[in-house]
Amino acid sequence: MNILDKIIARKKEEVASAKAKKTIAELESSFSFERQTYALKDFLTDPSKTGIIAEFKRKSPSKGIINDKLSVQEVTTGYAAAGASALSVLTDRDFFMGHDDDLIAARKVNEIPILRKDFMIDEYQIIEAKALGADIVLLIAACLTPAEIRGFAKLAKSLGLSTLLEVHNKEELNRSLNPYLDVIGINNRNLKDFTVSIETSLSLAEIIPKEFLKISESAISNIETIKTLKKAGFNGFLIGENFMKTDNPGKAMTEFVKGI
Ligand SMILES: O=P(O)(O)OC[C@@H](O)[C@@H](O)c1c[nH]c2ccccc12
Repeated sequence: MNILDKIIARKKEEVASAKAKKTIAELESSFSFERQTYALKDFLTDPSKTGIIAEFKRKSPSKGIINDKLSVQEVTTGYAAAGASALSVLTDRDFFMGHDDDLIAARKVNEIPILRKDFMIDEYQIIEAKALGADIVLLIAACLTPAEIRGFAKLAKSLGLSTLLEVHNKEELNRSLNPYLDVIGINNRNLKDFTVSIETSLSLAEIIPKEFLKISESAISNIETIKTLKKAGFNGFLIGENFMKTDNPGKAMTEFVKGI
């Protein structure tokens, strides 16, 4: 079993127990269902922002503990002050040391879109994302069928949520596009074996249809890479570790974006 299979197997158990604890009707009665969500594409194309989706990530299966000392409030407000177009908050507990409460806490103190970074395998989690205060859900093509991607993206849209579709190769891209999507993320990290290459983004950029915005995800640690990706037409950049590994991620991002 590769790591992605392990995560998905565990996720199925978690979703079953979450459903047993809270009904969909209860989720829908939460305060967050009232709020006006922020659209990812609007913030990615806002010239006063950096295009960076900055991630709060304590730990990952590939790197182990990255930083478990800082609060989600201080990190995410630091990112927003540094010009983040959006925030990414991990809610997976077992593999990333994240928590639903991290998203709730980030929502209270930020006014930019927030991505619920998790492994979505059930419609329940999309509704839960809305209840937690998220604006964006991640759909990972490597662990979903085209029909699931379409159905989940349609549901997300009906809730006012943006969808970030994550692909890692041409085959995933070609089978997963549908009219409910507007932003495509190319993950430079292979979730099955953790190998990373920026080439993954560069080679797939050309075959993404023009109507979609493009984001490059993972393993971005220098400004030259951002410049190269921008030239290739990328509108956004998902960055976690490069900032999280420091004592002050917001400050690290402020320094980083000076070079853009
Ligand atoms: O920390 P990095 O290398 O900058 O990567 C951030 C982000 O792209 C990565 O955390 C990520 C991309 N896709 C995912 C899917 C699930 C969990 C995590 C991820």
